[in-house]
Amino acid sequence: MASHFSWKRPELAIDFGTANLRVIGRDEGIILDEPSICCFADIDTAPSLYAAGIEAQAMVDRTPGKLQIRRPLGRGVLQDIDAATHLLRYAVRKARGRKHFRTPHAMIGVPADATQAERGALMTAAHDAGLGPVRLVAEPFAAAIGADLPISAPNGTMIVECGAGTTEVAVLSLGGICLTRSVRVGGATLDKAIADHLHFKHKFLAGELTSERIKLGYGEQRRAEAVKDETIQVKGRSLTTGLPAALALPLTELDQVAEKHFQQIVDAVREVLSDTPPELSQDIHERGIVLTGGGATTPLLSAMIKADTGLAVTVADEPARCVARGLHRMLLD
Ligand SMILES: Nc1ncnc2c1ncn2[C@@H]1O[C@H](COP(=O)(O)OP(=O)(O)OP(=O)(O)O)[C@@H](O)[C@H]1O
Repeated sequence: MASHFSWKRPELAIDFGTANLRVIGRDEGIILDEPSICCFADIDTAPSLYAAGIEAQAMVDRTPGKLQIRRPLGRGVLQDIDAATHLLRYAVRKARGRKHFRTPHAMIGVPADATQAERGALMTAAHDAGLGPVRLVAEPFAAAIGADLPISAPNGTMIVECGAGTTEVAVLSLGGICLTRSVRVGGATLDKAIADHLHFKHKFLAGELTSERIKLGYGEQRRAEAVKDETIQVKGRSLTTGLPAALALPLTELDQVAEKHFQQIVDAVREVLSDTPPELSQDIHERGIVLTGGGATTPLLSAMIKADTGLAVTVADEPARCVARGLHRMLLD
């Protein structure tokens, strides 16, 4: 039987990430999944939204002077309230269609350690975008639900949510977060580390999208059973000649870049483990660690956590969608 208070239940949930924004409907599940990017026009006079989401993604590193790409989130938290408001308005309208006029009650995912100021800024952006009462939900909590972890049981579960701008390590038990730690590193900072490596070691300039493609290709080749090629072909601009150029980048160089980057995540896991009370520690020892988030599938990350902690490490199904799946289940509760 429907509760008398069911009208108060949020009807929409939003996984508002540094790289991707997902809108989830109570009845529909994930309705929209697009990059968290806006492109503004008339930036010197009266900036107005020119494109958002998928359309804006195609414009990254290709805009003329009159247009400007803006990312609402940086390293997991809101950095541009105006862009966030525009993107949320765009996403909610696109997801629901124009036929809905009522202000939707919503849940939005935030990093577990977001400050009051960051939470306040997100609430302001959501309100200005036309969302109704908003409840904020800790992302590792939603990710654990989306990964089917038994978080309500009186047992400790450890999750590492590997996003684009932030990686959150959390221990959950009895339906709540017992410990958490975030590091402001993720898929996007690895892209930047790859671009910096190309710049300094090879005097080669690659754009943001190219660096991400290199990372994805690297992960794919490292996951492959039989390695086909020990290099990745990269296109960009040579800083030596100033001309468009191609480069065969050895996978071993990418191993080194990724290893240095992932070490910060491994250190965070170790710190959380060393602060975990013994009973919960014992549970984690038995159950291992579960990785979620878009960055979870790179084999080197699992291998490094496993080697450092001696614990079993598994990657959740469709890891990038765990937060969205968890939010959906919370909408249905
Ligand atoms: N197969 C893959 N291998 C490695 N990285 C991947 C893969 N697929 C996606 N990614 C990376 O995952 C990141 C996006 O993950 P996700 O959608 O979980 O992040 P987000 O929620 O936007 O970020 P955050 O939670 O930090 O705000 C991107 O950096 C993307 O390049």
